[in-house]
Amino acid sequence: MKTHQEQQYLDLLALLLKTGSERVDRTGVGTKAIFGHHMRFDLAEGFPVFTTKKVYWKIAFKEMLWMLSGGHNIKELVEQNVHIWSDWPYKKFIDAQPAGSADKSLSMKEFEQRILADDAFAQKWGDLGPVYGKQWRRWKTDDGREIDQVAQVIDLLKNNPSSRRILFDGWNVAELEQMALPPCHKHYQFYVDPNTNKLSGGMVQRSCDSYLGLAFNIANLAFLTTILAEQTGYDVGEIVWFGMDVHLYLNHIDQAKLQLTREPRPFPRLVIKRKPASLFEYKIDDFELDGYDPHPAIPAPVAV
Ligand SMILES: Nc1nc(=O)c2c([nH]1)NC[C@@H]1CN(c3ccc(C(=O)N[C@@H](CCC(=O)O)C(=O)O)cc3)CN21
Ligand SMILES: O=c1ccn([C@H]2C[C@H](O)[C@@H](COP(=O)(O)O)O2)c(=O)[nH]1
Repeated sequence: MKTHQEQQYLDLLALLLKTGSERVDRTGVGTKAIFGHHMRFDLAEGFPVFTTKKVYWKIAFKEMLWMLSGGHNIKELVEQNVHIWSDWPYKKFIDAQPAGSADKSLSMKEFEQRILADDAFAQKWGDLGPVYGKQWRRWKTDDGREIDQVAQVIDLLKNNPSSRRILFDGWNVAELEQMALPPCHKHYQFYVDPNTNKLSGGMVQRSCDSYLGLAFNIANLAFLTTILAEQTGYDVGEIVWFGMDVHLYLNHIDQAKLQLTREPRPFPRLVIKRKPASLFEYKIDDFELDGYDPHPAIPAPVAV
C-alpha cells in the first residue's frame, strides 16, 4: 500500500523529538531543532491539510488572502475573527504603556476590541509594519516606485512559463527592522511542466514552528498554488517545501507525541465554488474542503 503523504510530517515530528538539538531561542521557550528539511506533496492525491489533528484551514486561508491583498494590519484579520497575529502588536502596546496605567493591564480581547472600534488606534497599534503583504504587492524601490511581485508572477505564468525567475520574496533586508516579525516563509517559486501542463509551487521557510506554524504553512502553499493554477490555466502539480531552522518548541512536545499516536486519514479535496476575474478577488466563502474528517484538535500555546 502507498504511504500516506502526511506520514512525511509525522516523520518530521518524530525526527525532531529523537534527534533535535535543544537550543535557546528568541522567545525564551526553547526548542528542539534540526537544520534543513524537505517535503513534497502531489496535489493530485488530495489537498494537504493534516488530518492527525484538526487544522483550522479557514484561518490559514484568510491569512493567505489577507497577505495577497497586501494587508499588514491585524484589523482586517480580527474583523474576520482571526487572532493568530494579535499577540505581537498586543505585546508592543502593553510594553509601551507606563507602569501602573489602566491600559497596562488591558487584556488581549480588550485590545482587539479597541482595534475594531477605533480606526486611529488600529492605524497606530494594529500595524505589523511592512510584512508579507506589503513586500509581495508593494515592494518599495529607491526611486519611489512600488513593485507588485505577485502580479509579475501571474504575468510570467501566462506569458513566459519556462522562466526560471517566477518567484517572489518577502525578505526585504532594508525594511526588516520595521517588521513586527521578519518573514518566515520568505521565498515562493513556481514551475510549469510543459508535458503535463501542471503548475508546482515551492517555498523556503527560514524558521519553522513545526507544530503550530507548519500545518498552516503547508495548507497555504497548496492553497496559493491551487488558486494561481486556476487563474493562469494550469492543472495543479506538486508543492515542494524547504525548511531551514526547523524546530519543535519544548512546550509542544506532549502535543506532538499525542499526534504521533494517530493514523492519517484521506486528504480532502479543495472545492472552489466561484472563479473570480483575478487572483485578488477570491473570498473565503468561495472555498470548501470536501471530505475533511480530522482527528480532534490538539491546542498548544504560541511562543511570542
Ligand atoms: N511561535 C510562532 N509560531 C508561529 O507559527 C507563528 C508565529 N510565532 N508568529 C507569526 C505567525 C502567527 N502564526 C500562528 C500563530 C498561532 C497559531 C495558533 O495558535 N494556531 C492554533 C489555533 C488557532 C486559533 O484557534 O485561533 C492551532 O491549533 O492551529 C497558528 C499560527 C504563524 N506564525
Ligand atoms: O508562518 C509562519 C510564521 C512564523 N513561524 C514561526 C517560526 C518561529 O518559531 C517564529 C518566528 O521567530 P523567529 O525568531 O523570527 O524565527 O514563528 C512559522 O513557523 N510560520
